[in-house]
Amino acid sequence: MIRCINVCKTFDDREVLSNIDTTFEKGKTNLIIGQSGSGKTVLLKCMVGLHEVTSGDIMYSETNFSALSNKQRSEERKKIGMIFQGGALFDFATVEGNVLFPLNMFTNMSEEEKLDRANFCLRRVNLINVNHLYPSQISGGMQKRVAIARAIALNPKYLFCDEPNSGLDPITAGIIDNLIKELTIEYDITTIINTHDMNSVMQIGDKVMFIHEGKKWWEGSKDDILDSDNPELNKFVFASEMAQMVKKYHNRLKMK
Ligand SMILES: Nc1ncnc2c1ncn2[C@@H]1O[C@H](COP(=O)(O)OP(=O)(O)OP(=O)(O)O)[C@@H](O)[C@H]1O
Repeated sequence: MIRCINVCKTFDDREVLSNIDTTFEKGKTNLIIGQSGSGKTVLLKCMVGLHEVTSGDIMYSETNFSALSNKQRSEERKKIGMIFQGGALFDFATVEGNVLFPLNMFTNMSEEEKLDRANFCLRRVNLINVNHLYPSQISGGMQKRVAIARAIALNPKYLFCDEPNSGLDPITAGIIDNLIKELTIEYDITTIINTHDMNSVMQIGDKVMFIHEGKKWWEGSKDDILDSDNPELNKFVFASEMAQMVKKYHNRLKMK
């Protein structure tokens, strides 16, 4: 479980996060949604210590991350798997090399143990026979799988994903979403996903927090969204014609 307690972040007197107070549950896929520039990435970066919060606290279970020394934070970060926007694979390394990277950096495992672990993670994300290919030689969907395999290599307790299915077609995006959800349940981890993708929200949004202009505007489950009367949330969620049709259909069913 991760708690954000009244988290504020200011850059040069401009407040981009204002009193974000929320809890992300273990074993659940927690989604953060909001318009571009609303503060989702800054919040994720605050949670992993890439930005210092201006005020407030980030609690990892009972540990106050904001109060830790740099050395203690490095230890805590080993429990976090990250899938960065765009995947952020190392182009110079093979698929296997990418997954080996955190194992080489943060463990004392033998070469054989590291290879076993990397292969286990690659198999878990259904990547077979691609170990020696480079990221440029595999599809976007496969690259995301490599990023996921790398993120789970150290057996994380927390998984952070910044737009994990951006740039993917809806079917591949759905497969990636389901994979993240399966891993969340299988390893009982706390997963936090930044996304604009309403399909992801409807598919895996155990808990959804909507940020607008740096403030928590709404939170609930994917099932609550269709019944929400929050105007800003509705403007965001039902921006597309397709989503408006779903809402109308849902309302019609409710009236019957
Ligand atoms: N290092 C920084 N210095 C100053 N301002 C920043 C910095 N990083 C982000 N911001 C500002 O903080 C605000 C929130 O940015 P953020 O990247 O969190 O948005 P976002 O919701 O993740 O957007 P997107 O969905 O497009 O990724 C933006 O106005 C951005 O310009």
